[in-house]
Amino acid sequence: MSEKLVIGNWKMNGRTGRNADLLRALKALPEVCREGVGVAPPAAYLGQLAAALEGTPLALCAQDVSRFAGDGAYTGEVSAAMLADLGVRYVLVGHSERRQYFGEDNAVLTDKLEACHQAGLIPVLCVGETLAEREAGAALAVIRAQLSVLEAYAGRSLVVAYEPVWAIGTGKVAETGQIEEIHQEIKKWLLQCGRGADNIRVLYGGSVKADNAEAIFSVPGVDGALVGGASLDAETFKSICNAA
Ligand SMILES: O=C[C@H](O)COP(=O)(O)O
Repeated sequence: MSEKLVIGNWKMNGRTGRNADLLRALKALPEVCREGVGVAPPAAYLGQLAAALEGTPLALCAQDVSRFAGDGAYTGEVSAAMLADLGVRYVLVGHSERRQYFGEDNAVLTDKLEACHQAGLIPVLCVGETLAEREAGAALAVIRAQLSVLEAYAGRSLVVAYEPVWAIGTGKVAETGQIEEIHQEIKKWLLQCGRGADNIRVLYGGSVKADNAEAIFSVPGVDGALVGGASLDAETFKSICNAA
């Protein structure tokens, strides 16, 4: 598998001044400002980061994309073509917080994946079970159902991120055995649906921190990380990127 990929998801955090300070720090860190690392700001700040990251190897990423392609009367939406116009490379699709708060289901995500494909963007399909689903023994079934959206995805460029919902923002990182089981199952599923040779990286997300990153990256089948809170601090994010 190619080098590990680390993406910092800023979620709904940032202000122009604070962003400039954080970006200045990140660009000065060779462990961060390199191929294989990206940052995803809120859509409001994509223009600021596009300008700041221009000419650097640090990838500009987006946290979401409209399901609607092209231009038109879709108030509030940001299209894949607009993201591509800004130089975005990776786009989070189906993050659990969007599934939870905005009701994103496989029908919506099918459109988002196609929009990414048409615009030449690399989707990062986020999958993961809730605590209730895990405790009910349904984790694998839930993840397979979430992965099934890929059956209609015409693109070959793809990243998958496994984020157990119960580990997001809780400080309760999944055990290495749990991570390995799911990552291996995801790779098995990709192989079974003819995508095994596509060099698809499977990232782990869910309370990745400086003190657990090395152990997580050493788990077989983990090809990187999708980092939330810890990506908002330059030194912490540097430690995570350095462990990759
Ligand atoms: O996109 C990032 C994931 O939701 C993980 O967030 P977290 O690192 O704050 O737990």
